[in-house]
Amino acid sequence: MSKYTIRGGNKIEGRLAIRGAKNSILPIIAATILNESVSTIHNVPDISDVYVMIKILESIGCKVKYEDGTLVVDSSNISSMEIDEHYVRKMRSSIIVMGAMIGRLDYTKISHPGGCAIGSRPIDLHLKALKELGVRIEEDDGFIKCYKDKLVGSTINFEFPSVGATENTMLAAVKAKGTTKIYNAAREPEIEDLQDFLNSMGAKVRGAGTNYIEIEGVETLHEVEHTVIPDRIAIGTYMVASAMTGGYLEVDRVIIPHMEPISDKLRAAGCSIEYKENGLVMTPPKIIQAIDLVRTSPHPGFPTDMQAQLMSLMALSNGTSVFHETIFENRFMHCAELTRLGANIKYITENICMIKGVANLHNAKVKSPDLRGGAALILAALTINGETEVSNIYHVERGYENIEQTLRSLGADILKVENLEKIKGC
Ligand SMILES: CC(=O)N[C@H]1[C@@H](OP(=O)(O)OP(=O)(O)OC[C@H]2O[C@@H](n3ccc(=O)[nH]c3=O)[C@H](O)[C@@H]2O)O[C@H](CO)[C@@H](O)[C@@H]1O
Ligand SMILES: C=C(OP(=O)(O)O)C(=O)O
Repeated sequence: MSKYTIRGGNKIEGRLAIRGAKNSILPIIAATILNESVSTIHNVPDISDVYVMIKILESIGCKVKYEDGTLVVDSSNISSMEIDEHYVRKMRSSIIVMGAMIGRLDYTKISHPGGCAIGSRPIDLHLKALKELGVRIEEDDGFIKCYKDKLVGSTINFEFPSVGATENTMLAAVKAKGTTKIYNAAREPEIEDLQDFLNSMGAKVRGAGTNYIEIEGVETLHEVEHTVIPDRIAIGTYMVASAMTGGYLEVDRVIIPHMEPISDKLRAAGCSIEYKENGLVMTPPKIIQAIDLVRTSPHPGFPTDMQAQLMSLMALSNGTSVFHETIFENRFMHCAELTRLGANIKYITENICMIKGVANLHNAKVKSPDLRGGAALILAALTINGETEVSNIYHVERGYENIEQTLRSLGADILKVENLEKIKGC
């Protein structure tokens, strides 16, 4: 297994520009399936999840070229109606191709994605919405078969604003007959980015970013060129690295409103954040202030994808913080590993824990339990004198482009020890 060895103690500081958001590019790549033409996408991050999506597109007959952050997809010919189970097992979020496949074809078959380390992650809301659009669904032996008996606009009311279910519904509705109305839609910035991509290729979608999205079906789409929005979670992760190590950080290419739920908590921890045009400057806290309560919730609440990293920061705060994870039922796996590094964490319930700041963490060998949990361990290691080893880094590589090079460019002493390993993902 590949791992990072980190000798902490250096300030993480300097200037940074982050490429596109993982959670934008994955549904956007899925959306290219709808287009019987060429899609050109810029600012595509070089992460393993992108390569899994490229493999999926190639396996169904699309021609794909990915170079220097630009992805060109020619989906004029689709030669397979089925998605190989192998890819869905590698990356759970590949279920996002389901809506696009049934939008484009009369039939599709995809494996059930199952759960992953952070939770059981059912897809009942995705399937219910597709059924409401007229898709007949048969579930058999771990596979989902979708038949386009018809594809008609409908009214969908989500019980919970699921990001993936909102995206799958948008993708299926783009070419449906009539208008689809989604109530209680997810409001994440990545959904707006998907809307912008879809509209640039001729779709008629409006409302993304609010909890009501309307999609008027169209018959054809056309060539498109799009630039993916910056990754607010990756930016937030590097901001925490600077906050924990006492470094100043300047970040270019930022969409300021997207950062606010994260910036709000970093300010509460004592950071000072100044927004500039399309950028920000962060001054670290003199003493890391404990934040009484960190409760994750759908956007514009505090994102679950930053919970582990903020917990790492709170491990060195001047008091006690309570974390309440409300989105995923098993997203505290990093707690045990942070404890190995000297953090003082107590579980109150399965999804509430209390962390009391300590003066210093200490080195140990730790394992990334999942993508953001792995990032949290790297952040903790950056503060520790002596060598800390973080293994199972394939999780981290799903979502962070060259994290070791980026951190090194900001002053970290971090080395990737390579080993031949398959991309596993969750
Ligand atoms: C590729 C991508 O964009 N991933 C993001 C997306 O995941 P994802 O799209 O999987 O997240 P959802 O918003 O769908 O899931 C949130 C919660 O709803 C539950 N649920 C979801 C769908 C469903 O049909 N039934 C159901 O019960 C899930 O189990 C989970 O507990 O949003 C999450 C929440 O912001 C982020 O953490 C992930 O980084
Ligand atoms: C949970 C995450 O991603 P995914 O939905 O791709 O597993 C994440 O980005 O933190």
